[in-house]
Amino acid sequence: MTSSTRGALNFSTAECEKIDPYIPPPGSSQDSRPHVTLTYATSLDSNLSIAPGVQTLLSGPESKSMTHYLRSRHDAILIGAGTAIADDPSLNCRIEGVGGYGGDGLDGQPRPVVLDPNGRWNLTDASKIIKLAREGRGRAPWVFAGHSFAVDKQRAIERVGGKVFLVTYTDPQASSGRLGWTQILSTLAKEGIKSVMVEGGGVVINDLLSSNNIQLVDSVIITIAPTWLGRDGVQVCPPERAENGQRVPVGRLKEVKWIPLGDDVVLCGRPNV
Ligand SMILES: NC(=O)C1=CN([C@@H]2O[C@H](COP(=O)(O)OP(=O)(O)OC[C@H]3O[C@@H](n4cnc5c(N)ncnc54)[C@H](O)[C@@H]3O)[C@@H](O)[C@H]2O)C=CC1
Ligand SMILES: Nc1nc(O)c(N)c(N[C@@H]2O[C@H](COP(=O)(O)O)[C@@H](O)[C@H]2O)n1
Repeated sequence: MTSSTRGALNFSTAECEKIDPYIPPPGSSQDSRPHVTLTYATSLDSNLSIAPGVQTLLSGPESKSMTHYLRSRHDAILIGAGTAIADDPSLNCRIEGVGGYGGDGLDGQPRPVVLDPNGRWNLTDASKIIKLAREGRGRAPWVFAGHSFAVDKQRAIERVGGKVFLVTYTDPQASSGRLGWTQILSTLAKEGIKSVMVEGGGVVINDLLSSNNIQLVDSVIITIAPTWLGRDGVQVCPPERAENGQRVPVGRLKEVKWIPLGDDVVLCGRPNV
């Protein structure tokens, strides 16, 4: 294993202590829905990537290490199909001492959860998530899929111990091919998930930050990298809001903390709803 796939925790105990109030304490009790931490890396012009479908490195080594610390402290990590397709991500925790990387079993490894209601994710036995699960270096993925989800993909997931949730739309947004977040989160809670970090991408984040859903977000941890990506990027910019015909701010954070990490700054807060 190379050092780039297995790292020490690259930020200090003092920095962990600054982040800890925004993540659920270990052993927190089961609720009707998991604790939701929305976390992503963004450019100065609020882009997640330089263009749709293109993976873009934004986090420096220190803030990437912080992300792996977050992964070790959540039961699940959730992304949309667009991210799964663009990034072929690992979605495991790759720090010393965490299960599969020197720790016991899969202790500290989050469950990858992918929203793929339209069966777009080109998943095979060679996908990183499947390989890592086979090798005991990450948990097997759970996928929220539609009834036309391909049988070979379902088998690839189940062979490594993962699960497919065949879902029907119960949300007024059904025509947009989306599931309601209450339904997604209550399904995860029923499966014993107490905390989930939502990593992206653009559709998922903008949907969660919309006024319909923001009350489901418990905390926000955003890495801001000192770079601009330009107008063709995948942007975080939730839908506008109006009250009595007037434009009002979409939202604001409270209990805000800024933590410099290497060249980046990490912004922590809670939605003020
Ligand atoms: N900088 C960062 O931290 C991150 C960057 N990214 C980047 O973001 C880009 C991908 O973003 P997007 O194209 O916006 O795709 P996305 O990852 O948000 O996926 C969108 C798809 O997910 C599914 N989906 C989303 N919400 C759903 C819901 N409520 N119910 C059911 N299905 C739902 C749908 O199939 C939808 O088309 C990539 O370029 C990736 O590299 C992704 C994650 C983090
Ligand atoms: N924290 C962070 N910084 C960046 O610069 C990123 N591009 C991302 N992307 C997210 O991380 C996933 C990749 O994870 P693996 O390293 O493959 O485990 C990617 O899919 C995005 O969710 N994150």
